[in-house]
Order: sequence, then C-alpha cells, then structure tokens
Amino acid sequence: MPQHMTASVGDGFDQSARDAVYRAMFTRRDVRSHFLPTALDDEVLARLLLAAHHAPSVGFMQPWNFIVIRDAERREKVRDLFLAAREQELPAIAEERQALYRKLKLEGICESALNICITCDRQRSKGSPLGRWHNPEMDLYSTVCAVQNFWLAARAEGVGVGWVSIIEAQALKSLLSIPEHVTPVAYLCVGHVSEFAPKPDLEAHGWGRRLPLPELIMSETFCGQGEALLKSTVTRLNGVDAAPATTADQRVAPAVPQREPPKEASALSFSSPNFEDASASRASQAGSGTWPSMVLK
Ligand SMILES: Cc1cc2c(cc1C)N(C[C@H](O)[C@H](O)[C@H](O)COP(=O)(O)O)c1[nH]c(=O)[nH]c(=O)c1N2
Repeated sequence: MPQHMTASVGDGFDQSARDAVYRAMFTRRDVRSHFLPTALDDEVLARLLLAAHHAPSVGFMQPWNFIVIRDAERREKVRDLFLAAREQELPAIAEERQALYRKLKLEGICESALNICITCDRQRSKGSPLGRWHNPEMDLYSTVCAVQNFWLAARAEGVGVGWVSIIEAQALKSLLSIPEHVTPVAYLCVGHVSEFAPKPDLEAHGWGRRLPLPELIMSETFCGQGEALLKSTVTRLNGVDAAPATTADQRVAPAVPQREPPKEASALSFSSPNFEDASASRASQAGSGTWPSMVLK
C-alpha cells in the first residue's frame, strides 16, 4: 500500500470514506466520447497502476502487465483494427439493431491521452497452479480484477476509461509484440474527460438498460425462489417504491423461472430481447440507481 494510505482498524470505513467508495462505483462510466486533449500526468497514471497492481489474484499470481501506448501512429493502427473488427461484428448483430450499432461511438483510441493494454501472462506461476488446477481461467479473472481497480481509481481521479474489446486479439498481439502465452485482456482508452455521463452510453442510446437486480438474485440454488426481504431492500435502495416484501417478491421473482427452464438458464438468458416487462421499465424509470445519489448527499 502506498505509504500515505494508512490501514484503518475496526470493521469498516467512516461514512465519508464509504460514500467515496460507492461514489466511485456508481459514477464510473465507460468513456468513449468525452476525452479532452489534455496530457495525463505520470503521477496520476502511477497511482492508477498501483491501484491495479493491488488487485486480488489467484495464488497471488499477479499475472498482469501494463503496456502503455502513447504513440499516435501505433494508436491509429489499433483504431484500424477496431474498424475492421466492427465490420466483422456487425452481421452478428440483430438486423433491426444494426443501424443503431453503426451510430454508436464504441472507442476513443486516438482522442484519449493514452491507451493501456492490460495483459495476462498465463505462465507466470507455471508449475505452481495454486487455485488454478481445476479452473485454469482464474488468471484471466484475476487480471479483470486489476482492470476494475484501475477503472475505479481512475474515476476517483476524474480520469475517464473506455474499454475496447471490438478488436481481433491475434492482430492486436502482433501489433504490440505480445508473446503467444500472454493474453491481452483489456485495451483501455485513458484520459481526462469533459464529463462523466449520468448513464451508460448504451442506455442513453436505447441499446440496453440496467436489469432489475431483484430478478437476478436467487436463493440457495440457481433460479431458487426466496430472499423476499433482501429483494425488497434492494428495490427500496434503488429508489423504486418500497413495497411489502412478499408483494415485491411476487412482482419480480417469478419472471426468471417462468422464462427459462433451470437446465438451460444462464445469466445471458436474462438479456434476451423478450425481457421487456413492467419491472424492467420500473427500474428504467428509476434511472440507473437513486441510492448512489443518496450516498453522495
Ligand atoms: C469486458 C468489457 C468489454 C467492453 C466493455 C465493457 C466490458 C466490461 N465496454 C463498455 C460497456 O459497453 C459498458 O461498460 C456498459 O455499456 C455499461 O456502461 P458503463 O460502464 O456503466 O458506463 C465497451 N464499450 C465500448 O464502447 N466498446 C467496447 O468494445 C467495449 N467492450
């Protein structure tokens, strides 16, 4: 831990510190359009990288590396990879959404102050796969934890981050001379911004909206019913009218098992286009969460 950050004792942060943590989480945005042509101070970047480097990792493997990309020509080449990948991705998008897809701004590679590619060295703890013997992909998940630390720290510093995954990995690897056993996990556009939008870009443009959290909470087993009180509390914190626990549970919980039989259920099934129900629009009316703004008071 950097020296100026002392470890606090007791069972939690004080209220203002807690507020700050939640504020970073709830106001973090994926930034594509609002980058400023201002340089990013190395002091700030160093803090972000330190935050990333303090992420949890399987077996304390720390499989990450951080490739800092400043060169304009190289970034143009990455942008070309993005443009090519976007054309390849387009046919996989439902036809009625393709026009909207084309209009979306999905990267800020050249406009941001710099880019960072966060990679995962899959051989870093070769021979000692603590925590990875049964689940070898845990090193990739660890790297994603580093990405999230970086992203949240950036938000706290007023720095925008945009993740670009519409890039063919092998092409990116050759462009950045990444060895075969290293996986590029995240390509990030990083820099000062004119604003952090109140909502995700994809929500603002009608591409998607935040799913109602109570419908994602299960009890004991996948699709297990229950946790009425918890769901009602979540609903209340999110700014939707508080209802008696049982009513809230009846409103939201049955939607999951009725739509997908348990054997086929997966997290992805909830984002099906059929998921256009009353509770989703309730959540949408409530915006992307009222609780964060309560926290900010
Ligand atoms: C793994 C991964 C990969 C991508 C993203 C995110 C993550 C986690 N996101 C950003 C994504 O669209 C965004 O997080 C959601 O729309 C929610 O918005 P906020 O992040 O809350 O602003 C993203 N955005 C974008 O414009 N182009 C991209 O290629 C990607 N790729």
